Amino acid sequence: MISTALFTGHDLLCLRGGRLVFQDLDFQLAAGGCLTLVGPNGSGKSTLLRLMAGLLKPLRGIIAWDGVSLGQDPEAHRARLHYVGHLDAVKASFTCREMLAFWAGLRGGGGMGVAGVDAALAAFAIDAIADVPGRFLSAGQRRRLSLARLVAAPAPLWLLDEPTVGLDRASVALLEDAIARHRAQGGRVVLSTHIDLATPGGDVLDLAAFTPVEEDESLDGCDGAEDAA
Ligand SMILES: Nc1ncnc2c1ncn2[C@@H]1O[C@H](COP(=O)(O)OP(=O)(O)OP(=O)(O)O)[C@@H](O)[C@H]1O
Repeated sequence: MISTALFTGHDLLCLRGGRLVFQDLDFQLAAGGCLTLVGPNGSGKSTLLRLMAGLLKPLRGIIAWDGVSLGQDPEAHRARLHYVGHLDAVKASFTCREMLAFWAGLRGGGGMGVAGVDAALAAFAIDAIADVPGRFLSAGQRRRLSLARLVAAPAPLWLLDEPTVGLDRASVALLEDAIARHRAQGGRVVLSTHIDLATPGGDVLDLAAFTPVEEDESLDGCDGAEDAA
């Protein structure tokens, strides 16, 4: 059954390094939804994704799943999401297949075993290099392998920070397909991008609209919790 839970953020204000990054920011994401974060360098796209992952805390405002704030049940939130950041975390000595099995295993019952690994290899067209160790992969192949874990171990919420970096056009299309299939099954996606990515029926959040015009001096020295991971 598709969950009717809403993933929401309300009145978010975030400081990093003592500087106000964004304020008065709201978002809402229902089952099958996709939110694309856009905005200039430094406008806070990665920061917002880290807030959504529970890796940072806002100085003000609440992020909640089905009305329950992330801070109230961080374990449950970690279990329901995939966060794909800028780093690939591909081990040099593991083959693509081994790496995917390892990631799927980390999710315990969430992984789909061999069938899930095979589906992931096919979804990102890495079947032909399934037995090649990480150390021999090109940048784009490493990125495709990192994204394939989304398929190997399903999770309701995908948080993707510039997932297309390093991908050729054909691989971008594979990512678009994977996102569409995930959404069709009731999954939710939030991603940041500097290129056009086809996410039919999705929403766009322009972070530039939440950038403070002037820094509020009164906030100096009261930073929000920094990276928890
Ligand atoms: N670890 C950190 N400590 C202090 N400030 C940080 C840290 N990481 C990012 N910032 C600052 O937070 C602001 C938002 O950065 P963020 O990486 O979220 O922007 P972005 O929109 O993702 O940028 P880009 O398009 O360049 O990836 C920037 O002013 C940046 O300097």
